[in-house]
Order: sequence, then structure tokens, then C-alpha cells
Amino acid sequence: MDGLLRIKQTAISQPSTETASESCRSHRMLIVHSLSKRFQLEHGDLTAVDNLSLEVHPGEVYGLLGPNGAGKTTTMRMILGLLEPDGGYASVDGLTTQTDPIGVKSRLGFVSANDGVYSWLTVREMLLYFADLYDVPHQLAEQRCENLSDLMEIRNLLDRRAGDLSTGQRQRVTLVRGLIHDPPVMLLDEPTRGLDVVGVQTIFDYISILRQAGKAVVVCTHRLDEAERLCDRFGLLHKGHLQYTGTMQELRDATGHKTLVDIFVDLIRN
Ligand SMILES: Nc1ncnc2c1ncn2[C@@H]1O[C@H](COP(=O)(O)OP(=O)(O)OP(=O)(O)O)[C@@H](O)[C@H]1O
Repeated sequence: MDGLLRIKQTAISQPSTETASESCRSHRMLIVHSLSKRFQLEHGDLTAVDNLSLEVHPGEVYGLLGPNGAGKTTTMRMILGLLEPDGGYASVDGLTTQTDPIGVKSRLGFVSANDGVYSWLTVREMLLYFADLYDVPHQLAEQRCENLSDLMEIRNLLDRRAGDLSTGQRQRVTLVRGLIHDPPVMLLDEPTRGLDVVGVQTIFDYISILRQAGKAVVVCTHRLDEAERLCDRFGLLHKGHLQYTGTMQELRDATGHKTLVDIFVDLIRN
């Protein structure tokens, strides 16, 4: 952790230097406005996401939590522009998924437990390829590749074939890949799924780096204990509705329960 934090300053842009003022900084937040999605099933419609609104500010980690089928993935897919909403939009930097879906996409980084790597490319080739997809100028991409490799301790892997890496090494590479275009907003879908204790700690370190770099971070996870330690604010989704949103203390005050687990059990049973 110490090593990562020591060098993080050089690897990803800091909010104070990247933006001139607080008002400018506030544009770099994620706004989700009245997102809705219905799926047509054989026996009628299913509302997977119902009029969901939330905001995530720079330097804030927001836990989007909910039981199986609550609508988390559907929400993420709509924010990422992979699924057309029936209503509402997501916006970053004043751009919206309705009017400039590619502009929004270029401002989002995505890390998922299902991330794969291009087996036949070296790690460096793959990182530069992704940078190119995001139109990062080559020299800047090379510089980011070096700096982020130091940050996530993968410098010794840069010239190795991605397909030969261990699970933990791949994880670090995909974390770097998510940041190669220096997006202001990061979406993390079940980032600790299937990882050992070291892998989980890597994710914790990564998220604290993102927070300190002023990224707006959304984390979807079933690990409520982890979410409680990681996130500044939470949205509790159930059957497509955002039932509660707020800090841990606000959730406690609203529900009368102490832990996320208790809040969840109550939510699902009632
Ligand atoms: N393409 C689709 N067609 C029909 N129904 C879908 C489709 N995608 C999702 N759903 C339904 O929408 C609801 C929400 O699914 P979603 O995958 O968003 O939940 P989730 O909160 O991510 O669940 P999990 O934690 O189990 O991954 C579920 O009832 C699911 O079956």
C-alpha cells in the first residue's frame, strides 16, 4: 500500500491540477437521472430499473448494493451505454448518454470480475491498444503505461504475454487498463469476486488511490462487509427501486439497523 501511495501522484491526474476550480471539478461527477429499464418477458413486462437517480462526486466511493436481480448490472450497463434505457440518462462532464453516448463512454473506466485479457498481446501492447481505442496520444499513453505500471507494480510484466499471467497478475493489469484513459468516473462491478486475500487488498488499495485522485467511483458488490469499509455512501437497490441512499450513519438512522447485513435482511423480508 505504502509503495502504491508514494508514487500515485505521478501516475494519475490529481483533481487540483486537472481542473481549475471547484465548479469545474463538480462537472466531473457522475449524475444518473431517472434511469428506467423494462424487459419484455413471455408473460408480461419486468421493470428491472425503476426511475433511478443518484449522484457520485469526485473523490467519493458509492456502493450500489442490492440482492440478486435487484437491477445493479442493468444500471451499470445503461450508464456504460451498453443497454438503451426506456427513460432517463447518465451524465459526466455535462455530456449525457442521450446526446453524446461516446463522449460519456470515454469518461468512464470499467473494471469487472469478468474482465479478460488479450492472450497473444504483451501487457504493454494491450495497454497501448486500449489507450489508442480511447484516442490517447501515443506519447501520453506510453507515459501513463509506465507510471501506472509502477503504481500497480506490474512493470516487470509489461513485456510478458498477457495469456501467461497468473490470476492476480491479470487482475493488476486490468486495473491499470481501466485507468489508461484517465477517466473521471470509475465503475467497478464485483471487483473482489473470486480473489484471495492479497487480491482483495489490491482492490482496496486501488479504490483508495482512485478516491485520492478525485475519481467518482461506483462499486457494485455482494460483499456487504467490504462495502461498509470501502464506501462513503450507499444506494440500496431492491426490485429496481433505490430504497435507501445515504452514508452508513444515515442508513442506520433511517432503518434503525446497525449493519448493512441487517438492513438488507430487513429489506428483503419485508
Ligand atoms: N436481457 C434481459 N432480458 C430479460 N430480463 C433481464 C435481462 N437482463 C436482466 N434481466 C432481469 O432484470 C432483473 C435485474 O437484473 P440485473 O442483472 O440487473 O440484477 P443484479 O442486481 O445485477 O443481480 P445479480 O446480483 O444477481 O447480478 C432480473 O430480474 C433479471 O432477470
